[in-house]
Amino acid sequence: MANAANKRLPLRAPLPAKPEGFPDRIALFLDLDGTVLDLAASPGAVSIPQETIVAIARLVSRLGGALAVITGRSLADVDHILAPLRLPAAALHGAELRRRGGGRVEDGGSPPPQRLTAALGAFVDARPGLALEDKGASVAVHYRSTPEREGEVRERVAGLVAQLAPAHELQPGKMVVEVRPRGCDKGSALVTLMADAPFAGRIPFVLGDDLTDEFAFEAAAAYGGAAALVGAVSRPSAAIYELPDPAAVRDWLAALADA
Ligand SMILES: O=P(O)(O)OC[C@H]1O[C@H](O[C@H]2O[C@H](CO)[C@@H](O)[C@H](O)[C@H]2O)[C@H](O)[C@@H](O)[C@@H]1O
Repeated sequence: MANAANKRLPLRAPLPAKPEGFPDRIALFLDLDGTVLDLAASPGAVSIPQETIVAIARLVSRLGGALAVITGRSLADVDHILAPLRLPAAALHGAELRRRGGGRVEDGGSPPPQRLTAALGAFVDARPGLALEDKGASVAVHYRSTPEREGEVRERVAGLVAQLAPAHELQPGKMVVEVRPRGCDKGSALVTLMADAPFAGRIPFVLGDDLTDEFAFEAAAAYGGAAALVGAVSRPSAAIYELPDPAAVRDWLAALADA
């Protein structure tokens, strides 16, 4: 009989120190916030240890370039956070894409209508503690400093999107409700990246922590790949592995870089 703890926290295996096929047959896809980065009070308050930058750079080399970021952040944010690295990346849930490090950027989604952004701005301005993050093709309402507003935020953003932005859809995340171009998700982003060198023909391995990452977890599984869910998460997930927190992710990356 399954015990209560098992029902609360689905069993996933600890992430192996070295995925089978590393480094020649693996492509590594990394989420940022809550995975490589500790969560912080606001989007601009995150930081990454220099040794993690060094480990990622070494992994890029060992993987023949087959390491990409898949994130809800903008590409400008990704490059700022990971400087001086310029990695392949699917940013804004895939609405901004860079297939090769330092290569051309492809835009896959239009910004939401200005009247939506304006309406969200007015909503946020009237409620201390909320914050609007305008990322271009995607916009987010953060409620980390006023978690009691979660229901109100979700309801209002959903209503405004339904009314004003038919080409966009909701993406809930950690203390945030995002609006992203319809059809742009981390699963389709992974598929797009996997179509080209240096990813094509490799087995995707994804690390992520949030609901948005489930799209990438499922896409990776369809290629025979795998995923690791970061954090003590009690919801069902397509990830078969787990790691306790971003610090463990950073340790794992450092060890893998030298494996
Ligand atoms: O896909 P990710 O790389 O995980 O990015 C998801 C969102 O991350 C950021 O918001 C989250 O992290 C913030 C800093 O730790 C935190 O304050 C916020 O509560 C989290 O939701 C980012 O601001 C968003 O644009 C990303 O979509």
